Order: sequence, then structure tokens, then C-alpha cells
Amino acid sequence: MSHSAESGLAAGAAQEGERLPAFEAPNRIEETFRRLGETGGTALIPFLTVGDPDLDTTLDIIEQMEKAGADVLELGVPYSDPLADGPVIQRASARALEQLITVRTCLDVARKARERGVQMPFVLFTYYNPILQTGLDLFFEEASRNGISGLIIPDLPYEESEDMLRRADRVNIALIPLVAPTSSERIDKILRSGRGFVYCVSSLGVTGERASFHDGVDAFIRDVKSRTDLPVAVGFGISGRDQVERFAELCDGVVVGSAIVRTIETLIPDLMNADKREDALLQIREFVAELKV
Ligand SMILES: O=P(O)(O)OC[C@@H](O)[C@@H](O)c1c[nH]c2ccccc12
Repeated sequence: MSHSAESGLAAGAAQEGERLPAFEAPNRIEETFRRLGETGGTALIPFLTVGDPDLDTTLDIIEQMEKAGADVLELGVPYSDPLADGPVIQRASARALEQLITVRTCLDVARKARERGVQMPFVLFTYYNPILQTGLDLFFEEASRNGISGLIIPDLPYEESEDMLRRADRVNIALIPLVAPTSSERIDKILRSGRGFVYCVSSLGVTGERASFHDGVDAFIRDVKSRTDLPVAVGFGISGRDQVERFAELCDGVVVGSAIVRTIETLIPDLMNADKREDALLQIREFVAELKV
């Protein structure tokens, strides 16, 4: 779709090239990592799939996660072809897509969570295609308007990354880079254009809980930290307190997705039962609280 067509779509969106108001306020992600840096804490960064099992439950879970001590929340946009995801998140995406969750409904959830008083920064996690389907101009306009502070696009084509970075910077959204042990020759380029924090992928392959990590991961994280001033978070496979504690020694944040998504999945029957819902929400809160170090 041509840019002019996109900008025509979005009534009120900035015309192509028009600068949106410069943002004075620091990004919530920067503030969070600065606060944690002062107290020596490690950011706990949960991931969940928006709309799994439904939008109201996602909102309730987001509130519980903040009460559990989560510092930054990855809001996953469900997608039909989650090629970097293991079976747990693939199933969550399929359930959410049954609820017809789109990028727009995910942004509504972010706004509604703020209206409920949730303060933690939201990182929208989406594959590239849902952004293109929304339209680039409209996507960034709406993401900014609905309080998104960060953006992770695991399959962003390298040749598109400059344009996306410009668009994200313009609305004060941190385009968070993913680096993997295989990124070596391009890592400095990736880090130079990084914003918010750097997401180190602990291991190759797809998301999903792992019993152990290859021993090179510590050296990889140390190498990334030596090449950037941005906070560094690690994700992929982390599922328990002991693993969080191990990585908290090395970096500034830890991402936990599949273990939380699986906990939600297991509790869906109780979450859907009015008599058991509150207790199920409490169990999710306790699972997340156990990961906060
Ligand atoms: O699920 P795990 O193994 O805890 O990893 C975090 C991961 O779920 C989340 O950050 C994520 C979900 N889908 C992704 C695709 C690529 C990279 C990262 C992700």
C-alpha cells in the first residue's frame, strides 16, 4: 500500500513527512531502567498474548502482573504465523485469534490498562505483517496515542529498519532491537540504532521453556553489554526463579513469556468460572511474583 494511501486512511494522522510534536517527556522505559539502576534491581519483563483467553481477562492479568512486581510488560499481538514462537505461544496466539484480536484491540487494551491505573511501560510485541495491515502511519499514531512505550518486531526486515526507527523516534516509542548469538558481524550496527533496551535472545530456535542454556550465553551477554550503553535484557527459555537469578547477575532485565503463558493456559477453565476466577488470577500473580528478584 502506498504511503499516500496509508496517510489518507488515518484521519488526523500526521501527513507523510510532517513532524509530530517533539516529545519532551522521557520514555517510560528509560525511567524504569534508571529507577532500577539506582536500586540495583533487575527488570522483570513478562510477555503475554493479548486476548488469551479474552480481553477482559488480559486486563485483569495485566493488573495482577503489576501488583506482582513486573517492571515492563510485553503485550503480544497474536499472529497466524508466529514463526519464532514455540508451541505454548503458538496455542495462545490461536486462542486469541479466535477472539478476533487485532493490533487495534491490543492498543485498546493498553489504553484501558492505563485507565485502570497501571503504570508500567508497555512494549508492543508484534510481527511485521500486522503493522503493515494496520498501515504504518496509522499504526505509529495509534500506538503513541494509546501509551505504547516500546516496540519489538522480531521479523522486521533489515532494509525496513531505518524507516521504522525514524517513525518510532518521531512518536517517542523505543524500537527495541533483538540480538542473537548469530548476530555477531552486524551486532554493532543493530546496537547503534537500538532504543529502550537491548533484547538478547539467550539461545537459537524458538521461544519456550528450557531446562538449561548453552554455556556461551554468559559470554554473549557480557559481549553485548560491553558494546552498548543501553540496558540489556535476556529472554528465551527462562521459566523459574533460579534461572532469573542466574541472568540477573549478568544483565539489567529478564523476559519471561512461555512459562507465564502456560500458567495462564492451565488456568483458563478457572479464569472462565466466576467462582474460581479471583483465585486463578491470584495464582498468576503469585507465579509472576516468584520471578521478581
Ligand atoms: O517464551 P520465552 O521462552 O520465555 O521467551 C520470551 C518470549 O516469549 C517473548 O519475548 C517473545 C514472544 N514471541 C517472540 C518471538 C521472538 C522473540 C521473542 C518473543
